[in-house]
Amino acid sequence: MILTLTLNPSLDRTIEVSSLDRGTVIRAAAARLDPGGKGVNVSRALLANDVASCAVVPYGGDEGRRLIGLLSAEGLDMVTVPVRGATRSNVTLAEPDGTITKINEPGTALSAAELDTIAEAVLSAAHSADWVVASGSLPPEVPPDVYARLCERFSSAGIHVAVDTSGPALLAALAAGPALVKPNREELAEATGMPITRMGEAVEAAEKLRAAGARAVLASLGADGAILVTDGAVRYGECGVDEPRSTVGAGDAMLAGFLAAGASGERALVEALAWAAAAVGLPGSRMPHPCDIHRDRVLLRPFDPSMPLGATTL
Ligand SMILES: Nc1ncnc2c1ncn2[C@@H]1O[C@H](COP(=O)(O)OP(=O)(O)O)[C@@H](O)[C@H]1O
Ligand SMILES: O=P(O)(O)OC[C@H]1O[C@](O)(COP(=O)(O)O)[C@@H](O)[C@@H]1O
Repeated sequence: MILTLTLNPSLDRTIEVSSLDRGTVIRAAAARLDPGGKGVNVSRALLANDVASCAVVPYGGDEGRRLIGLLSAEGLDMVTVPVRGATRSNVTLAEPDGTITKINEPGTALSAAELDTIAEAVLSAAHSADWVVASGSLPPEVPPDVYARLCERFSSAGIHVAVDTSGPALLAALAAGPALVKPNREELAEATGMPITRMGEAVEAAEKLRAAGARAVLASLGADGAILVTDGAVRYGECGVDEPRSTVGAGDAMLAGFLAAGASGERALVEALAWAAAAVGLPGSRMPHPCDIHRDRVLLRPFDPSMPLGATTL
């Protein structure tokens, strides 16, 4: 079983606009609402593919109740923790050429007592977990070492921990020795202070994260695919998408596919790339079902350090 923790979940509103003209009234062509947050999406993708998962989800206010309603309607196995502050809403503005602009709210602070209750919920749900996934940004005032402390606790109990976050929370988590981290290109650059313009730099940055404590690094590189850097091996692959619809949630689908396939080696990388590409072909942050996933489209290639990486995509 894969347990996910999302300290800062969201309602994800995707609004399709014909163009983005600042300072004008923009009439949207369409809009959709999805449940969101990184760990929540990992659990949704696992559920869609019949892989056992449970999501720990703090929620508050009308938005929080709506979130839980949407997740219940999907049939997600959850441990919900009521908190005082309202759950945030994140907005994606999607243009016809595939450009997306994301506005992520900070979320509302969690008190020390609320954090303790959430930690207890994670600890009691983790008894049957093989993996704990700590994913997404931290709400305001949450100590940056919160994922690091979880990581220490679970690693000593023999439960693998995967971390997908950014900024100080990622740096603190590295020092606690997570089994896996899943940075995107921006997070790799931010965590290492390196510009990432070529594949060789992405691998070098991933090795720095390993030197800082992560055992394996699955670094997602937008349309350029992903690298898996582990002890003694660098693997690279990509997967084309016929008609990209939305990259929101692609990284979460990638992490879910990787864990579902056993979290190591080529097979897990193929699965990760196939699930991520499938998510890119779906609107909003819809998670792929088996019928959306095409493993035969994944190409694993020898890694070429001089390969230039395309423009950063969100
Ligand atoms: N435009 C795209 N075309 C094909 N695959 C994509 C595209 N954008 C993202 N992906 C796939 O989704 C994965 C995750 O996307 P990325 O933007 O790197 O991460 P995140 O969603 O976490 O920011 C990529 O590694 C890649 O496999
Ligand atoms: O916690 P953060 O970093 O603000 O990200 C939250 C957002 O990321 C998502 O989980 C999507 O993540 P990815 O595009 O990285 O897979 C959205 O559902 C959510 O709105």
